[in-house]
Amino acid sequence: MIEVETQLARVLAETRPLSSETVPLSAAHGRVIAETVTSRYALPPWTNSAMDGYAVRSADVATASTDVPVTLEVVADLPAGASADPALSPGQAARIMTGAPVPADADAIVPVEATDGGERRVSVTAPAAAGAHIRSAGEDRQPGDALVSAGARAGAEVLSALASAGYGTIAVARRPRLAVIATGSELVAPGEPLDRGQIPDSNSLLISSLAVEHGAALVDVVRVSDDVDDLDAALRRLSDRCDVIVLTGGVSMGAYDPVKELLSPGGQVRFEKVAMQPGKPQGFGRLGEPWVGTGTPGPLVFGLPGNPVSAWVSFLVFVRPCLRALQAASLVEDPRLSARAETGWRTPPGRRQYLPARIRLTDAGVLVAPAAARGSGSHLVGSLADANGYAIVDASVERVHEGDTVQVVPLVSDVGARL
Ligand SMILES: Nc1nc2c(c(=O)[nH]1)N[C@H]1C(S)=C(S)[C@@H](COP(=O)(O)OP(=O)(O)OC[C@H]3O[C@@H](n4cnc5c(N)ncnc54)[C@H](O)[C@@H]3O)O[C@H]1N2
Ligand code: MOO
Repeated sequence: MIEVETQLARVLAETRPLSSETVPLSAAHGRVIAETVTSRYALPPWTNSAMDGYAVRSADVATASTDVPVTLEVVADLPAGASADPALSPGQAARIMTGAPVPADADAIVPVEATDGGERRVSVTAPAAAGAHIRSAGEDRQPGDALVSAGARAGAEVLSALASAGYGTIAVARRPRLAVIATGSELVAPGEPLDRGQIPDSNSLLISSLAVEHGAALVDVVRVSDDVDDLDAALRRLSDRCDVIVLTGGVSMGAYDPVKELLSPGGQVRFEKVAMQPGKPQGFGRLGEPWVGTGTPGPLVFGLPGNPVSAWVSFLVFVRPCLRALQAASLVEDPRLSARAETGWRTPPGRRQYLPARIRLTDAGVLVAPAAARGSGSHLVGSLADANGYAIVDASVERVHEGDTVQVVPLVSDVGARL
């Protein structure tokens, strides 16, 4: 058996970043930014008012109070968007709205609440220090200042910063083109009645949905029987259109495991036993001839175990980092949190456990419990509905006890990720 880190290192060593493409910001949500971006504008672009009120010379209102107000002549009206820069002599003010550029002759804003709101003449009832309620041009970013680093995820906040800094389009990594092939003669389409021995194909939806959540463009999702020729035909049809093909099932020791039977012999895809539970049998490699033309780099291929929880864990531990690395994301592996076990559970001997878990953020800290009442089991697909992450327990641990500290990884879709 090999360690998880060894298998992941093999995957990442074979993963080369894809090219980039320029898209409108409105199409960039969740994509990985492919260039380091500096601000084109000063932020804010103009010195502007933070309040609805009056732009004044602070010296004019230094003595203003409710008992002895100061009256100023209002010589201009500046709504947001106004481009005027009216001259203000001593004793004069301009009515101004939040966001409007501050006249060069003014050095303070008096909020409307500290006035009588007059339109031709205004009575000011409080002083305003120089600089009061003024937002200076460039106080957030100067033109040329760093804004977003290559590899960052274009979340909502990043998009708003880019728009404000003068960008209408942005270079992002091309989406990895990905196909899912679920193998197994027992599989039927979701919702179809089951004959004895059949099961609904849940892995197709599981893997394709996760892939989309992590930035992939789906090329196809297909189901093939345990006939090697069916799988071969699917691979021939898909290989030159994909960057990644994810297969599920047929990677273990079974007599009808077509994935291993077809892909093992040429050595392009290596099948390993990885010291993890679930997810022990793993296939990974790069397809070449006869599935792609001579000299063409073929797609990366993952042969994930068919058990649904095994496929889920395998995607998160191996395929997800690969998709991120293809997009040259700065975050490839998820950060782990420490959590306190709300209850104890069994762990497998000699293999690191990846347990579907319910993670709760509480006032008392991060808590974790198994998603399945029975704890670990690679077939417990119903329990995935209750999982919002997984716990990682070292191979040397024989049992987790209530109150123990364990590592957890909450589920985060990359489309919404902030890390
Ligand atoms: N003699 C041994 N048997 C097994 C070993 C072993 O080391 N020696 N390893 C076990 C482990 S661990 C795993 S994990 C599984 C992996 O099996 P395969 O990848 O070959 O998968 P299948 O046999 O095709 O299916 C396993 C299981 O999962 C169900 N399945 C498959 N595809 C889907 C799908 N698309 N949707 C829902 N469920 C699916 C399938 O019906 C089986 O129940 O091997 C163990 N055996
Ligand atoms: O390694 Mo398997 O995924 O335990 O059932």
